[in-house]
Amino acid sequence: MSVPVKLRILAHGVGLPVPAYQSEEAAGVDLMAAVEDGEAVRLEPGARALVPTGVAIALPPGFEAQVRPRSGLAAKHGVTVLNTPGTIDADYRGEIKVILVNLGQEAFEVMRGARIAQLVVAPVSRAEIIPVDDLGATVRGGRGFGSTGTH
Ligand SMILES: O=c1ccn([C@H]2C[C@H](O)[C@@H](COP(=O)(O)OP(=O)(O)OP(=O)(O)O)O2)c(=O)[nH]1
Ligand SMILES: [Mg+2]
Repeated sequence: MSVPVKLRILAHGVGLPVPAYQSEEAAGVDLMAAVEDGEAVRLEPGARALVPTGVAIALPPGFEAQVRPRSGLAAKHGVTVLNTPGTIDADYRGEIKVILVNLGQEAFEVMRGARIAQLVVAPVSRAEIIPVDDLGATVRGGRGFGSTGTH
């Protein structure tokens, strides 16, 4: 097994457990809703909300964390992450927030401590930006957006 990337997590004193992998080979660490007791966020159908998680992280340079939906919430309630995958930059030190959207047909309550999304650490390739006058020819050229058909 490769050496794990060090993911430093700062809990903002909200009294929730530190996010953890839920199985031995889970790819994502579940993020919890750090809303106050009795102040659940109510998501009406079609509505979105920026939900606090109570945690901030520090990743080594060369990595990002992606905020991804949980399949259970999507399948059972139509609730997903609007900007999936959300990008947490290695130099971001603010609180991680999750932009949830309710695409279901019923209102959904986001309760304190509910596991609402998952964080996946991924390597980042940074490009050297090279302005040019000519990109060079390819067989595809500018064809796209279904140009090869569907079957
Ligand atoms: O789902 C998300 C996405 C982003 N962020 C935080 C971490 C990230 O490093 C920062 C900026 O995110 P992004 O670059 O996607 O947003 P932006 O609209 O481009 O904001 P900025 O101008 O601050 O980069 O916001 C979250 O907490 N949750
Ligand atoms: Mg940005």
